[in-house]
Amino acid sequence: MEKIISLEKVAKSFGKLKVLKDVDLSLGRGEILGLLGPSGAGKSTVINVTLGVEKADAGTAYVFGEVMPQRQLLGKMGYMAQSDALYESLTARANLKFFAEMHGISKEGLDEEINRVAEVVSLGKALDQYVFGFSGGMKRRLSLAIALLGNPLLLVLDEPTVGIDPALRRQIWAELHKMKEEGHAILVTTHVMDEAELVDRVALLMGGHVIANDAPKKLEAQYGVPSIEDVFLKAEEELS
Ligand SMILES: Nc1ncnc2c1ncn2[C@@H]1O[C@H](COP(=O)(O)OP(=O)(O)OP(=O)(O)O)[C@@H](O)[C@H]1O
Repeated sequence: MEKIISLEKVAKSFGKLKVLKDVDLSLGRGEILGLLGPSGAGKSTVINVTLGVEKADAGTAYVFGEVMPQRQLLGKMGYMAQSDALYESLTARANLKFFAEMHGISKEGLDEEINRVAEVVSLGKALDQYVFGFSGGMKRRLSLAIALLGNPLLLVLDEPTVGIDPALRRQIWAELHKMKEEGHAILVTTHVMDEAELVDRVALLMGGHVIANDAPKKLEAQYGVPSIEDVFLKAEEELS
């Protein structure tokens, strides 16, 4: 399987706080990896090192075979942050146009591309509304639409479905599975444990390490429990 992300022995501290001690992680084409861990475990830090926003203190992060940070690669990744970085005084369409330009997506066919990503997140009707009037869920959906622009090979999503209602959440997961079938690589963090059942592989980040990394069903068998939520709780218990 072609590797898209490969973190090798990555360490990262903030002052005296050792957030990542020795993290190994990989993601291949056609795969959805769910990154799980308690609040503060370092999930966003893993994402930031992967994106090249933060530099690892030790170890190496490779994305598309290149050592990160590497600014030119940003255009090949779709990224959705935990907090929405949107221009409230612009319409949804203007936001999409702005980010498309920033990612170097060609103007040709851009209108169709904007309609496509807006449909995926059911925002088609709200495209010409100003973002300041959007609900939290609508903002999440717009952020996801921005990440989908240009159909990037690598998609990195930090808590993508927070504030999104169940029907749309299903629709979004169906889209992620479609993208996976088409060969995209998707790294997703989530607090919603039933979503963790929908990924190909769960990486459990605790105590600065990836302490488990396998298909959801295999992890459940390994821990002898019926759900990923129970795996999570048992792993936390064992670590404390
Ligand atoms: N730039 C930074 N400067 C200082 N400390 C930081 C910085 N970024 C993260 N941290 C600290 O590193 C730890 C891990 O943060 P991180 O956001 O990666 O965790 P997380 O697993 O994503 O948490 P959550 O699930 O709550 O979003 C936290 O204690 C956080 O305060």
